[in-house]
Amino acid sequence: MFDTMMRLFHMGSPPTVPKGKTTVRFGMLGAARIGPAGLILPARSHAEAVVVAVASRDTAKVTAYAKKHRIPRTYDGTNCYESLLKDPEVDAVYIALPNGLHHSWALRALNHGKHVLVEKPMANTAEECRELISLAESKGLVLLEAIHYTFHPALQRFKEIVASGELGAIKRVKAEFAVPSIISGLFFLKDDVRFDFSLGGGVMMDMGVYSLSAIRYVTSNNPVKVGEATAIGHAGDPPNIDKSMNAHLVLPSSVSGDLYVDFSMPGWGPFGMIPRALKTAIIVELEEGTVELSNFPLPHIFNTITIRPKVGKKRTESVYRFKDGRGEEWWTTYRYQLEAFIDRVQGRSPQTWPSSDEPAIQMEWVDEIYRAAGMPRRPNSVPIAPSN
Ligand SMILES: NC(=O)C1=CN([C@@H]2O[C@H](COP(=O)(O)OP(=O)(O)OC[C@H]3O[C@@H](n4cnc5c(N)ncnc54)[C@H](OP(=O)(O)O)[C@@H]3O)[C@@H](O)[C@H]2O)C=CC1
Ligand SMILES: O=C1OC[C@@H](O)[C@H](O)[C@H]1O
Repeated sequence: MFDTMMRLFHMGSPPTVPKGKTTVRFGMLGAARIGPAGLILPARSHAEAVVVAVASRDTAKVTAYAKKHRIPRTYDGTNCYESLLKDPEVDAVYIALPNGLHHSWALRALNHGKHVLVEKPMANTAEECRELISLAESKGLVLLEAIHYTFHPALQRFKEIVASGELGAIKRVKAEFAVPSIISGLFFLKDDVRFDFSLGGGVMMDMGVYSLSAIRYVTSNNPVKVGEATAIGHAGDPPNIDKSMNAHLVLPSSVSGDLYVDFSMPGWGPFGMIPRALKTAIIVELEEGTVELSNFPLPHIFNTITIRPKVGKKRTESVYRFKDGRGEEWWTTYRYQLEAFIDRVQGRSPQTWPSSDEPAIQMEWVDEIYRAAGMPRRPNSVPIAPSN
């Protein structure tokens, strides 16, 4: 209990370490809600990372954001993102804008010679991802899609147990990420960018990319096809926005993949009045038992890997550091991700790193799921106006 309290304390208030000579200087496009967790706090405890600038269209907002998070330089107004990209004292940018703006601004940032950490999904379409990937490669720049949870040691350990052969071959993987309706309002705004089709909204583009990538990650395989998919529209009914998605995937060797994601999971029982619990588990059924990882999207808060053999005793593990000692118990998924990003920028080998075409393959399957559900794929990303 004490250990958990200390972990949570350090996560929210990480130590600020002195910065070295070769520090990577980050600029942030957008004073985003995810900014503190996604980069600002992780950078504090990294000796080679510092956030030096933030750009927001809104002057008052960026002033308050920079003050609160101790960011020395701000850019504001219509051309703020472009101005930040022109800053010669920015080496890397964190793009935490609505999905439909990721591609345009990542392209612009790479063309300005900046390394890019871009929020998930990398872009609205697979073609856009491919364009960014090849541009980054041609320029020798680091480009990373922030599928942060895969950098956490609990995921590696989970996959290691599944792949060990102890329980035989995989038969089915279920990955769920669903928020009960009674607490949806805590996570999502009324006019949230997630509910805007033109900005790449929809639950499959949001929480869906976690569950889909989890199925692909744990099986080390891509689907062969989408068996079926069902999308349910948002209660407020913005056109083409999936509030929830259920998809059945067929993987090689007849392995099933089942994905369920929901922005606002209804209750059950009389009039749906009994709330459901938050669903955030990956469950793998194998020939000789099951292995489950609880809380897979945010395993740093807590995680339990439960191994249930058909014969023999159930056992559990919780993992917060790599076996080789890398990391700290209190590092978040975002802190592990930053460690890998900086290693890559500095020319070192990160503990783990996705294959370069990963975001494009992922987006091809997002599109397939939308197609199977009878919904349009997301539109191409929003172009940047010339004045920007
Ligand atoms: N890795 C993770 O755990 C998480 C990742 N995300 C991802 O991060 C991204 C941002 O999400 P979140 O932080 O919730 O988003 P916010 O609602 O906080 O919006 C992010 C920023 O987008 C900017 N923006 C630019 N153009 C528009 C526009 N047309 N409409 C609205 N906002 C605009 C705003 O910047 P400005 O300051 O200039 O106004 C705003 O600060 C998404 O891609 C999401 O998928 C989100 C949550 C968790
Ligand atoms: O990345 C994310 O993680 C947490 C979710 O609640 C959120 O919608 C998503 O953008």
